[in-house]
Amino acid sequence: MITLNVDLGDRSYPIHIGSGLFADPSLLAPHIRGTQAVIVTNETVGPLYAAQVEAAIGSLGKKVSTVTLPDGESFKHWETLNRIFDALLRQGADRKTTLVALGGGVVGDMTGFAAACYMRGVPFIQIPTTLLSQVDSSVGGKTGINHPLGKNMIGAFHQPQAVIADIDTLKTLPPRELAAGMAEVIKHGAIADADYFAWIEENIGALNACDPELMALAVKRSCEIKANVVAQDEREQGLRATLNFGHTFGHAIEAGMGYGEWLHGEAVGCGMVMAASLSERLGFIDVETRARLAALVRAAQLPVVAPDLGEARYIELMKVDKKAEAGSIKFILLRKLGEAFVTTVPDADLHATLQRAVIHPPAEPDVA
Ligand SMILES: NC(=O)c1ccc[n+]([C@@H]2O[C@H](COP(=O)([O-])OP(=O)(O)OC[C@H]3O[C@@H](n4cnc5c(N)ncnc54)[C@H](O)[C@@H]3O)[C@@H](O)[C@H]2O)c1
Ligand SMILES: O=C(O)C(=O)C[C@@H](O)[C@H](O)[C@H](O)COP(=O)(O)O
Ligand SMILES: [Zn+2]
Repeated sequence: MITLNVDLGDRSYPIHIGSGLFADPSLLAPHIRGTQAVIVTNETVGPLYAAQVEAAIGSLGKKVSTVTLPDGESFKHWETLNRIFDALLRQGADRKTTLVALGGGVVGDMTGFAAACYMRGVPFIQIPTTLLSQVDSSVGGKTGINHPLGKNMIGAFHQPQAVIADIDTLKTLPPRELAAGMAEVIKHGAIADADYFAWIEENIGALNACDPELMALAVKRSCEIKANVVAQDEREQGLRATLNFGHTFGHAIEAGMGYGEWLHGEAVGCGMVMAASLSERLGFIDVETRARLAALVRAAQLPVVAPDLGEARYIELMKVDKKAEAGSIKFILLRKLGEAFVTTVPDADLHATLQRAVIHPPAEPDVA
């Protein structure tokens, strides 16, 4: 097992990464406050893993119950969140009750938000079971739900007590979901570590095949990168926005297509190709760098041609992005592989990028 630390003063917490961890009582014990814990999971993950987590918490002498949510991005909204509150109140959960998020990013974001709100804040633990949630969403304390008009628009910063990332859970993950997680892995290399990016390029075949040793390395390096950014800028006053590379376009795709039609990682993969194209158009990166990124996204079995929502709709959706200020859309661009920055862009360049990506995509999409 490897343990990293997210350094946030008295709210610092460990990220445990390894095999055979998700139901290890010794990892849960230090972080379960009070006399009871409530596991929040969904109808896919619950039957696979909840009984073992319940048994582990029970062995600590704590009362434990499980709330099972419907599965999918389309359920990341108020009504589902309310089901968590209903269950907590019915169970007599108090201020020391610890919530345990058992699942992917959707369960993690909603459980974290429920923990931020219930009685104005209770502790929670992240047990991420998708690649995406292990490399990204379980770390950093962004929690929330979607609104029909915009992605993750209602939420709170609320850090977990601990993250327990068990690589074994990836064995049951469908290939499409594994690919979606690779988008955020590629993102971490692209924005922060050119050597990591090159390592992903070299090992993409084995990563696609979910080789356990390589997966553990990818989870570790991605969590190091994310933890380092979060420690410097927890509430996204500057640097943290670089973690949004590909998300200005990506969130527009998710909301515009209807949540769940494109997976978050798929939308981010395509969004990174669009952001790289914009970076090239503005002269920050060369054609080879843009092509390397697009080729890697494609090699990770992710889409590189954007859906045609229409230019006006893309712009309308992107204006709802949380980075936008006074209606002005901000993008994360690449200065080179391993270095990203936040900026506004001229309308004409955005127009040309959307035309290229959506309206008239090249026959060999952006990989040549
Ligand atoms: N908070 C953050 O910093 C952050 C970062 C990135 C993404 N996100 C959010 O995370 C969400 C995407 O997360 P995701 O990709 O994990 O999607 P997800 O939570 O929908 O999980 C993907 C699918 O895999 C299933 N699943 C989960 N674990 C499994 C396992 N071990 N075996 C079999 N099936 C399993 C789920 O039931 C679901 O059907 C989006 O809502 C996105 O906005 C948040
Ligand atoms: O942690 C962050 O900061 C990120 O931007 C990570 C993203 O991968 C993630 O999708 C996040 O939820 C997006 O944040 P948002 O503030 O744009 O909703
Ligand atoms: Zn993301």
